[in-house]
Amino acid sequence: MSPKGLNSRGSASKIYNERILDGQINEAWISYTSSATNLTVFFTSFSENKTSIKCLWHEVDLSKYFSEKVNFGFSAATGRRYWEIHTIHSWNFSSSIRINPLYTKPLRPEKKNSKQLVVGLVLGGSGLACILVIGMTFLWFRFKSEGKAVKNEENDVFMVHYEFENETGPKNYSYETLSTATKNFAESEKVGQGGFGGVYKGFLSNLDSNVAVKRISKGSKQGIKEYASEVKIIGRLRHRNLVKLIGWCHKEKELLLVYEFMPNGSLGYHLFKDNMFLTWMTRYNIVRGLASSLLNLHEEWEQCVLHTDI
Ligand SMILES: Nc1ncnc2c1ncn2[C@@H]1O[C@H](COP(=O)(O)OP(=O)(O)OP(=O)(O)O)[C@@H](O)[C@H]1O
Repeated sequence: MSPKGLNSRGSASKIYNERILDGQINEAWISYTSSATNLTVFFTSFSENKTSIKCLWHEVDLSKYFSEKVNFGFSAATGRRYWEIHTIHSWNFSSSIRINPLYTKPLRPEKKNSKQLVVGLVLGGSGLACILVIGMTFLWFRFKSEGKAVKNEENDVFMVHYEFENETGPKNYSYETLSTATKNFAESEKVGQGGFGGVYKGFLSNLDSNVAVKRISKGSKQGIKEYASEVKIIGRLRHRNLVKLIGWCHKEKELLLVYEFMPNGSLGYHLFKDNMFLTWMTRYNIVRGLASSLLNLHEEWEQCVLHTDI
């Protein structure tokens, strides 16, 4: 509790002029009447070997200065001119205070505060709970719809699986077969990198020939769709200038496409390689070949296929 003093300076100030330097014991009574807001101090002093009682009083509303509960103590000062020792021999305190409604005033804001605190906590708590519920619901729906999307893509792939089971087109290879063929997708066997993943050279003993295995990146959602359509549509295409799709594999999240191997690499390699000289006749034949295969894709096949990435 921080100490407080009451300074009644101004019209209420009174100076006590009696000497207390004779080594005699003085007595004092301090009383305060809250109803009359009267602070009175009685003090015994000595003059001509006679005890006299002096009285000081002051009208003051202490409730304005002190809170409901206060601690009492003593402090004294002698001023600069005297070296004195003052001793308190005994003291007593009594109070007849009854809690006046006025005194409870300061408590009201506290009650209000605690009420506000409770209301705030309830509102804040329920707000937080609402946000949590909405957030969880949102996450749950998102999770469900993402799960559905992935399932739909998986279904596409399984549809492909089903459609090709009885056809004479691309074969379904096991992952182990393709992994063995490419030496477990060794870097040394990698012949190129496309938009959807790496391409590896492999050897398939049942065909007794080299193949190119395109490994679709695991993280590529677009790759799964591409894979499904590539197997579905391109698997049926036949043209001398189109690389033949000879197999495929789908295991969990691994997607693999098996093509006939082009030992001379890509057309881009031959067109843009340094110091590569292509005669006009070669270039003319390349353009003719391209046009022929595009015509086949766009108009001659039972289903129109647009390449869009030449
Ligand atoms: N059948 C193949 N035989 C030999 N090399 C191939 C074969 N297919 C692809 N490659 C090599 O792998 C590289 C990447 O081929 P891929 O088809 O994946 O990518 P791309 O040509 O950029 O096509 P996309 O943009 O559709 O991914 C080619 O540039 C080529 O060097």
